[in-house]
Amino acid sequence: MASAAAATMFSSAADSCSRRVFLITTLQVRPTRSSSAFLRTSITVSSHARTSASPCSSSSVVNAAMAAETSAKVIDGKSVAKVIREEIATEISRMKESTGVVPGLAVILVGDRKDSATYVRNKKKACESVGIKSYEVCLAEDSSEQEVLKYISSFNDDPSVNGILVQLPLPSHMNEQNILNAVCIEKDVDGFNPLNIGRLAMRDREPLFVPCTPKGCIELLHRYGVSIKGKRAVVIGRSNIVGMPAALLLQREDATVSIVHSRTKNPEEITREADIVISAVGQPNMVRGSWIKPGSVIIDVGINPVEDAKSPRGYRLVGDVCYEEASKIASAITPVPGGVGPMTIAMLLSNTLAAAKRANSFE
Ligand SMILES: Nc1nc(=O)c2c([nH]1)NC[C@@H]1CN(c3ccc(C(=O)N[C@@H](CCC(=O)O)C(=O)O)cc3)C=[N+]21
Repeated sequence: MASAAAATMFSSAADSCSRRVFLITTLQVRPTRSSSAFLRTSITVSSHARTSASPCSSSSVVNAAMAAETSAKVIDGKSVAKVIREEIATEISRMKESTGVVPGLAVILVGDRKDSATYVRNKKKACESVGIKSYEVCLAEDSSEQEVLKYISSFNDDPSVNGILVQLPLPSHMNEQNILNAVCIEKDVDGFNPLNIGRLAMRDREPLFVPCTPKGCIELLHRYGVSIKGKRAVVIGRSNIVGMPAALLLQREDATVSIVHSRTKNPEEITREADIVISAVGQPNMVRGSWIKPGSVIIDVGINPVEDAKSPRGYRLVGDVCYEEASKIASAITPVPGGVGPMTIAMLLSNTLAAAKRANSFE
């Protein structure tokens, strides 16, 4: 989504705030196979009036009408991701004992973006923590596309590598499509190969891999017992890596799905109809309390740095959703950080394990 366009498109809606007085909502849930710690028979929100200023206001106008106390259940992605890593570690030891093989993940990083270097470092640490062997290639910003393709080709041929991840974004002189197409689909643990996405979109077809971030969002809903079938879901954002596959996944789970994007005329109105919202636009605090239906479940994919002189880094991370407002209205919400981010990495490990099991015919 073009950020400037999106910001303009959404700004008028984002400035308005509405009054919340008292609400109690119960969400239908169903039991899931694992993590009873995260299982809830109902997610209930109850709040009462209190006057406070919204920290999400972009203007200096204080939203004195904004009321109620924080009460939504926090969907703790960091804890769920830890549980999943433990499950994966157990599976990997079982696989190692029986086959003598451990999964391998190759990461290709091009250029010297600080955020990309951090993500790659975190992925490497996560691999080590579960027993996945990680291989890393770091190339200079001015490397050629051919060079990247050469590494992909050698990882494609290397049986000790089960998953290949090319860190995005790539430098602008490279053709992202050419590069992502080169990863063989059996090792496409990011799920970005068009063949995987195509299968995701079709009924009765199974992709080999589902993109990690959307998969992490759905996994959070499952593990918190949020039922998806028959629900109205709104995905905000239509990127290839999050918004679009998230919408496809929700549809596969029998939700009725709308996609809101930078050209949508009435994003606030459409979002307010949703029982489940997945927001992936990269605009800090764009989704305000007034966009949210009481009792809905909010999955906030945005990880946006905003200036903060009080933070040691000089910035802090906020989501696409104004947490302070939304948490007074929704029944459950993911925080940023500690929500979807850690789940993305857990799903990458899960995809890599699945790739290794498939390659070694281990069940
Ligand atoms: N080929 C490819 N695959 C990706 O999956 C991919 C990528 N390229 N490029 C960049 C984005 C971004 N991404 C994140 C993963 C975890 C956190 C994460 O764990 N964040 C922490 C915050 C960490 C902090 O405090 O800085 C959290 O939300 O709690 C964030 C961002 C994967 N990406």
